Amino acid sequence: MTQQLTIIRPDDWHLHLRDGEALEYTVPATAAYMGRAIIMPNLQPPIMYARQALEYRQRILAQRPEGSQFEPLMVLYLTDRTTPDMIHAAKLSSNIVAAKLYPAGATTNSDSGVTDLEKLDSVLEALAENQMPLLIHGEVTHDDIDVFDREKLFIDEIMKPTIARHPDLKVVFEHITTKEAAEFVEQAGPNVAATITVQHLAYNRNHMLVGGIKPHFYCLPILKRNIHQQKLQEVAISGNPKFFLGTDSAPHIKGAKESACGCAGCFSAFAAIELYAEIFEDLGALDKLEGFASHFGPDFYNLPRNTDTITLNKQDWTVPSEMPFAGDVIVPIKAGEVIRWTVES
Ligand SMILES: NC(=O)N[C@@H](CC(=O)O)C(=O)O
Ligand SMILES: [Zn+2]
Ligand SMILES: [Zn+2]
Repeated sequence: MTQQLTIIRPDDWHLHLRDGEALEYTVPATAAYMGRAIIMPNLQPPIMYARQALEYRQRILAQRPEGSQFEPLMVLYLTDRTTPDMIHAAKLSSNIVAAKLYPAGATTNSDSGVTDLEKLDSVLEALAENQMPLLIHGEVTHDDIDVFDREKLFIDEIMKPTIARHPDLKVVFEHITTKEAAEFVEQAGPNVAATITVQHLAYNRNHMLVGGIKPHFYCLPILKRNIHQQKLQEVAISGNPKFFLGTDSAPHIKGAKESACGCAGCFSAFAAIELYAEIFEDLGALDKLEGFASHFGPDFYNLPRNTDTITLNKQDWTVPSEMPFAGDVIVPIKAGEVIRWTVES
């Protein structure tokens, strides 16, 4: 049995750091060993302009631990009012690397999101021209569509026509949760990739709903049935470079999750690579972790791979049942449970 694993330093290609006081907690958690992270722009108000992204980046850098080389990669939030010029302006900074599509109403802080993607064709052209990937929260939002079907229907309704209209555009189908999304990405051209979270690999909807409703498993897109979980596991360990690590670590304070109307999002950044290592180990595919965590993301984004390494040791530790967070507390993923891997510091 493998007791130690050394891999090229990983990056997180989908991360929510939040803002203000939260940065004091979220930035060190990810900067502990991630080289870079794609920073999601769904703040209140959203990060729409290059200037806002660069100011937000400074607030993040201010919380970087002493000596840390962690690089936040910034993303613009697309709205109905985004213009091609706003994309060209972002391209002038090498620190802004992508744009994010939140269909209006799909998820946390998506109220300012896009209502009709076809109206943004000139913006998508500007992204393609600048080789900036479009990152997509892929769920339809009509009231009459079942929450478990929203990702699957997005593929035919929005994803395929968008890619057909913009064949040169790079697209990341973020946090995929279904067999249909995984198969779609497998079959699509080389410009289409996907991120996969810890929770969608480790859990299915039974974990959330059997034996009582467990709000800390609630995230969007929502956990699906086990056949979907199995397909995600299959592609994550396949060595196919279209699938790479994106935690979607999305902290909400305990009271906002344990509520009559609980927020969507799981906090996993504090043990991201350890959790992926457990899953890959259980699937007999530890040798595939490095590609997924450290190679395929930078390759897709046309960025250099990290060159230094991190080492994971087989060593149990127990996740606290709560963690302090911005004057409040947060209940992390695997609260109170044992994790089998520890990152050497
Ligand atoms: N994934 C989630 O459940 N929540 C994310 C938003 C998102 O990534 O959709 C958040 O910002 O809280
Ligand atoms: Zn999302
Ligand atoms: Zn997210």
